[in-house]
Amino acid sequence: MTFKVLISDPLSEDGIQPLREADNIQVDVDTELSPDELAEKIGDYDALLVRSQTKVTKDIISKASKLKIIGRAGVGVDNIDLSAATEYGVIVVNAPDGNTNSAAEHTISMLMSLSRKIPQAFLALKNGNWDRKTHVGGVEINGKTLGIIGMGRIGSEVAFRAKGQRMNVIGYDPFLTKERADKLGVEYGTLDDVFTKSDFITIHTPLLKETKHIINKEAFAKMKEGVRIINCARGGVLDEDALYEALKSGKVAGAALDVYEEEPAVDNRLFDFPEVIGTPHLGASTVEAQENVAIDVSHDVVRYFTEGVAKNPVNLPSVPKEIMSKIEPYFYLSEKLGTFLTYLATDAIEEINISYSGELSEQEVAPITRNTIKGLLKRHLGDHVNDVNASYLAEKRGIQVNENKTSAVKGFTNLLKVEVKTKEVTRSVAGTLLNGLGPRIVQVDAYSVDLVPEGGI
Ligand SMILES: NC(=O)C1=CN([C@@H]2O[C@H](COP(=O)(O)OP(=O)(O)OC[C@H]3O[C@@H](n4cnc5c(N)ncnc54)[C@H](O)[C@@H]3O)[C@@H](O)[C@H]2O)C=CC1
Ligand SMILES: O=C(O)C(=O)COP(=O)(O)O
Repeated sequence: MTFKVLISDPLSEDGIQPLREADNIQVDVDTELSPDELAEKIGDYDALLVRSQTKVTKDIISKASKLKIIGRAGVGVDNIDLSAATEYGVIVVNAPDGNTNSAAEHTISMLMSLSRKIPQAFLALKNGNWDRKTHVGGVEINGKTLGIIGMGRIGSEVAFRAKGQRMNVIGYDPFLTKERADKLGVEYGTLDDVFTKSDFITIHTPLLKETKHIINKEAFAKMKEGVRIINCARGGVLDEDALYEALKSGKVAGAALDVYEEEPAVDNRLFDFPEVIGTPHLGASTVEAQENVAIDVSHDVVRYFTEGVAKNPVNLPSVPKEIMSKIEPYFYLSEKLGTFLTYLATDAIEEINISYSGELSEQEVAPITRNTIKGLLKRHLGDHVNDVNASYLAEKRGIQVNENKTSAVKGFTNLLKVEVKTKEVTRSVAGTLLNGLGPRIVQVDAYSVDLVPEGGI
């Protein structure tokens, strides 16, 4: 079988070599597709690879009948409708590590360009003005306080580099511990500390419901007079209308923007202020970052097609290899138990109770639960039920799923019991993996049996 991959944003040619070299993968590159053309074409493809430009909407996903995986060659996945991908059983993977350095370096470049008005001065020079008056009033960053909102991969690298410029750094992140802040040499602050104490503020969070407009009118009101703002994360984390007002009032002395609420940002009114500098979403656009992210995402697509697992899934928890090797043998059994139950309980399922006993109780069992649900739903919902959407589809149907673990088990080293409740009946089956003999169904309701689970639906 040949898997067809469509690349709809410019990706590094060197980076996509793992895809080109794979035997069973055909790669098509078309970076000029309109949304309508993409929607028309996508039905032919098993994988779609994008950067931030392609908007992978629900409409596109709903037309992608063969699509199994969406690869984001970069970090932010806000251009992909993740709920739609999950609903349609499409796994989304990203490349979280490959562009960290480039994004951090871009942020520091913006910080320094902003503080010394370098882009404005060069523009004047290019226009024939040897102007040493207008562009005075730059400030040193030495000894100034840089507030960082979002101390993940990029935020931490920015902190490290800013310390090298002799800045004081204060960081806020709900996952930042005092110990980690100490280790990074960063003051451990609240969001308000960042707003009130900083001379420069840079943001490095993803765009989420909670981070939308995290820098807003109220935040500007708390900041120091003459604060400078840098946004190399996502348009939308910063309220551009509020920034406009803060620049107009003089509260904000300057802003450096790489990302915008609307991209391409060709008509952005913030550029009317001479204190605003900008780049067209270039944070990750280096040779190194582009090669890294394309390699990472290509490897993940190949891995998913060949081994059925991905290293960097966004809409499915990733399970470490060592754990996977222990639980994978139960996937077949759990799916069969689920399907078997659909013949015993034929009306609408309201509740699924899955008990993990013996050695199994010590394992990470969520993937086994997903396979069980898959087995239960597949017979009626069809082959589009998979690991990605099984739990989602159960929840959508109002089916309650409970997991229960107990170390005690009689007669077996491990036992997986699945009980379903409908309005009419409560039925259960249990199975085990017998050493050397493979999977067995050993109990149906209260009766002991010994059945080899075989056959399809
Ligand atoms: N301009 C560009 O070209 C690029 C932009 N980015 C953007 O940068 C973002 C961050 O990237 P990474 O550092 O790699 O991600 P990351 O996941 O390592 O870090 C994000 C951090 O934000 C924190 N966070 C979440 N909600 C928060 C809140 N309400 N307040 C404070 N912190 C919060 C998280 O706890 C996490 O530590 C990406 O999501 C992407 O949108 C990333 C790469 C390039
Ligand atoms: O990785 C990210 O989140 C980025 O914003 C980079 O975007 P790009 O791949 O350059 O369109």
